[in-house]
Amino acid sequence: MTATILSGKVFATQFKEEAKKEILNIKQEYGVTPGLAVIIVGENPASKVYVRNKHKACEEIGIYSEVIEMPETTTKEELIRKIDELNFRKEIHGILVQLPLPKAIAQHEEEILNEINPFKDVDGFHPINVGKLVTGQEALIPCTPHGCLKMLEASNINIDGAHAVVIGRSNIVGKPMAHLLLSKNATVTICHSHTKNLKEICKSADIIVAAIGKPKFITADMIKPGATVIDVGINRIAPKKLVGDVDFENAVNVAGAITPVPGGVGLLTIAMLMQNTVTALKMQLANQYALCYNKDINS
Ligand SMILES: Nc1nc(=O)c2c([nH]1)NC[C@@H]1CN(c3ccc(C(=O)N[C@@H](CCC(=O)O)C(=O)O)cc3)C=[N+]21
Repeated sequence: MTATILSGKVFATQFKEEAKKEILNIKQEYGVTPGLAVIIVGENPASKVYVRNKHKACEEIGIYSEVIEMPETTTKEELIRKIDELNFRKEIHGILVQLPLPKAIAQHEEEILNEINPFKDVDGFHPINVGKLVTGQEALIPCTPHGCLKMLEASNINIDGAHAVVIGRSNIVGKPMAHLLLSKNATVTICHSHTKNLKEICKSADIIVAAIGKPKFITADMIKPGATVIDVGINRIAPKKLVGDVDFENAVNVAGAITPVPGGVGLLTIAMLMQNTVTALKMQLANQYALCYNKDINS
């Protein structure tokens, strides 16, 4: 028996289609086009590819997209000034600073990201959005875990009462993923590099989310037959060879459903960025506070 392959491409198309429809409605009702600004600092080649793909997705579904390229030598102050400028611009509803930042300013990442107006924080990394997610308030939710949750739901995979094991505790994937699953009534275990008995814990999981960053770390013997396996890993093991955190070739014979790499969760990340941009616009239309920056500048 081999697992159902959860195709990132199919779900990403569906999620982008949903966003596109909403954009048309909002345009008709309010005469507003959602706008996304992506800031890329420096020359990281992988980042450039991702940013280009984000721009293409925006064009495809009707989001105004601005890519702001800043040199490797950009200072923290210059980057913060650029963010402030975008915070004030009323045709920009979403702001994303592509990570990783160049080494020279990487230690200021927190301070830089905290400068983004939480209502425009389409990555969902701002502590205000993290706090809202944890307390169950309407929030902008990090794209990758948000996409994973939506895919599980769209695939009718049972989350309520399921044992979900999240491996990895990053602020970008592991922690928000655990909270999302908890909010859907899963029993959640978070594992990480200090976890003992990882194999046994994984083996008891109905849902595994692998966000470790080590190629083929999750092997078939760690998976309960029939379990759902979501692979968030993107490991480049050769110039053109991408593998996930899961040993897909063997895991596919044990799991009930599994995501491939490439062609899996990465594509959902971009689709959810599109949805988050629409959500950000809607929150700004509904919320006075979000727009007070613009009012200040216009009055
Ligand atoms: N502020 C910020 N927000 C991000 O969301 C963010 C970021 N920084 N920095 C880098 C990571 C990575 N990321 C991906 C997006 C799309 C794919 C994707 O489309 N992957 C395809 C193609 C992969 C390929 O061929 O290179 C796939 O998995 O099939 C992967 C990874 C967003 N990130």
